[in-house]
Amino acid sequence: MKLKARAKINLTLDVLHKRSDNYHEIEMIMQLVDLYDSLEIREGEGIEIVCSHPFVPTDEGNLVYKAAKSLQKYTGTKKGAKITIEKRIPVAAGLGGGSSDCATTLMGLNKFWKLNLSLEELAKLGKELGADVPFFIKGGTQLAKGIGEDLTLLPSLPPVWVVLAKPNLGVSTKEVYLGLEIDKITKRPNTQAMISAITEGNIKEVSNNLCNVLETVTLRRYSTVKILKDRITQLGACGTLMSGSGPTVFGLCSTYERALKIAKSLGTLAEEVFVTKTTDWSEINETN
Ligand SMILES: C[C@](O)(CO)[C@H](O)COP(=O)(O)OP(=O)(O)OC[C@H]1O[C@@H](n2ccc(N)nc2=O)[C@H](O)[C@@H]1O
Ligand SMILES: Nc1ncnc2c1ncn2[C@@H]1O[C@H](COP(=O)(O)OP(=O)(O)OP(=O)(O)O)[C@@H](O)[C@H]1O
Repeated sequence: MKLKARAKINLTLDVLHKRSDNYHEIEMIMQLVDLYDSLEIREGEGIEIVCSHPFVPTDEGNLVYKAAKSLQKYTGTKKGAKITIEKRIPVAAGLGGGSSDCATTLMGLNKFWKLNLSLEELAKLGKELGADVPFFIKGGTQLAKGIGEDLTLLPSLPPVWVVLAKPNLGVSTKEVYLGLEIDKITKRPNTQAMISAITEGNIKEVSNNLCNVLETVTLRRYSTVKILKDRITQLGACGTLMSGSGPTVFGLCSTYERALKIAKSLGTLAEEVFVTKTTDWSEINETN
């Protein structure tokens, strides 16, 4: 079984307060994009992970391994699997790559092992493995509250071109949340305005309402991210924002030509650049 595990961007991200469990109560709008890791599930003894990316573990630290183990524990199945991950989504980049691999594995093995769990059950198991995981069970465009698990599906955004640019640094999500001074945030997203813009399919208004409070931490710590963001704006993107905890910055573009021009003009500012599109693909996508 071959599967696509797509990345996400955050169109808005607001942090409301710190919780007693050390997580933060957030309100954000997440959007699936068409950049993906490829997963292949084959029959196997136990759980075996194959991945050649230097920063991705193949032991119990891998979120794909954790997903498989969690399903075995929950259902009691003794079945095994060999899962090969071909990484394309940059790692520790704010694009939710590991979370998407995790969610896709939950959905894939549910079929492969004929477990018949509901999407709600899969999302519940996913939440224990990472706050972003439940989003990837349904994908599309969603409002996320709580720690990210309380989801409301929004109308799909009309497909819009996206330039994703990751500078040569990795960012720890935990460190970014730890560095946030909530009482000093001056600019917060207008989530309702963003929902209206999405509902109307008004990309100009979507672009005007892009806002992520975690930029206050990452852009201050890493000037490259700020320079990259300003450059993408100068080059003519309709709107730009840092995704998640960063350091990836995205630019929304009205044409493919503009997106490509921006991608080709970033030079050494970005280590990895992709031109992709927003997508509302919401089902498990088997390519085989
Ligand atoms: C930044 C985002 O990617 C935006 O989509 C998410 O909020 C982070 O989601 P994630 O990487 O799946 O998060 P997890 O792997 O569950 O948590 C990583 C760390 O981020 C912090 N964390 C995460 C989510 C949240 N609502 N509050 C937090 O404080 C916690 O310190 C946690 O230890
Ligand atoms: N399948 C996986 N793919 C990528 N990273 C993984 C995977 N499994 C475990 N990891 C570990 O998780 C860490 C974070 O990876 P990931 O790429 O998901 O971060 P991220 O893009 O910042 O995610 P988010 O946007 O959810 O914060 C990596 O440093 C890596 O060691």
